[in-house]
Amino acid sequence: MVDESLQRTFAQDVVELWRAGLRPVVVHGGGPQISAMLDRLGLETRFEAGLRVTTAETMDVVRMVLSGRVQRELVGHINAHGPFAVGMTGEDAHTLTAVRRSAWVAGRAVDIGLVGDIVEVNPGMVRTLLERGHIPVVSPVARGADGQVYNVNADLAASALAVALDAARLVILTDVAGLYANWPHSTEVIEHLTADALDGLLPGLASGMLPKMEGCLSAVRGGVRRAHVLDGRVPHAVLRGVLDEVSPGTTVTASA
Ligand SMILES: Nc1ncnc2c1ncn2[C@@H]1O[C@H](COP(=O)(O)OP(=O)(O)O)[C@@H](O)[C@H]1O
Ligand SMILES: CC(=O)N[C@@H](CCC(=O)OP(=O)(O)O)C(=O)O
Repeated sequence: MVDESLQRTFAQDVVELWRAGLRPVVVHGGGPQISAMLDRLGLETRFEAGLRVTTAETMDVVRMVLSGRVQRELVGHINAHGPFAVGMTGEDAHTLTAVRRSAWVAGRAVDIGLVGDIVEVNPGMVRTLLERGHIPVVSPVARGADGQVYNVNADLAASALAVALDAARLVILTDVAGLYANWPHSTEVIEHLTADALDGLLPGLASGMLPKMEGCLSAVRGGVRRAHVLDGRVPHAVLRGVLDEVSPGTTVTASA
């Protein structure tokens, strides 16, 4: 979400949810901002199956842009409403532990460098912040048990954290109206999917949607009641998605 006014309405929504008695946790991305910075530095941007090919040099930029600039902006927007947000990274207090992963392209494992797959979540610090009335804002950077820093897709990090927190909902924002059936030939949104139906669709999904839908699937299979993919370009999408009886976009549940 690069648009400044959308970031502001997103921050407003998160605070509204908090005021309504919910306890939101924000996991942010920043892929476009990372790519823009890599470009300024003359470094290559390449994705495989929706995941950024991450060299040691790229990792430095990912960490700087996510845990620095993007997170600071988001924390600033939320804290315009009061002293709510506290920024942290998955590296802090061993919140996210990862192992190196490959990307699967045409049935083959492709080396994508320092990209992590989360194998352990320690939600203690996030819970402490929630208990103290704060809104944790987490960047998807993880550590390996070996001390290596890994770049984790934000949707997958949010899903793992939602499961570890026993969250009731996972809300993933994107730049389309939801999961389209038969994309790119149609823009008909699939409004509801069960976990099994989604499992069947996953192999046919194109890269951008893949981590989002993988994240929704593992969330509902891990006990999260509902996972939503919502259009982040629509002002107040988060508020409507969580508070309205029927959410816009695509909703995934464990069963019908
Ligand atoms: N089935 C699908 N339905 C909707 N969008 C899809 C689908 N398959 C691929 N996409 C693409 O995925 C993109 C969203 O992924 P991405 O750009 O990685 O999102 P973000 O930057 O929001 O994390 C959409 O803009 C669209 O181009
Ligand atoms: C491994 C991997 O791809 N990590 C992502 C992390 C940020 C992210 O997920 O940002 P969006 O939500 O904006 O896509 C990246 O480097 O772009």
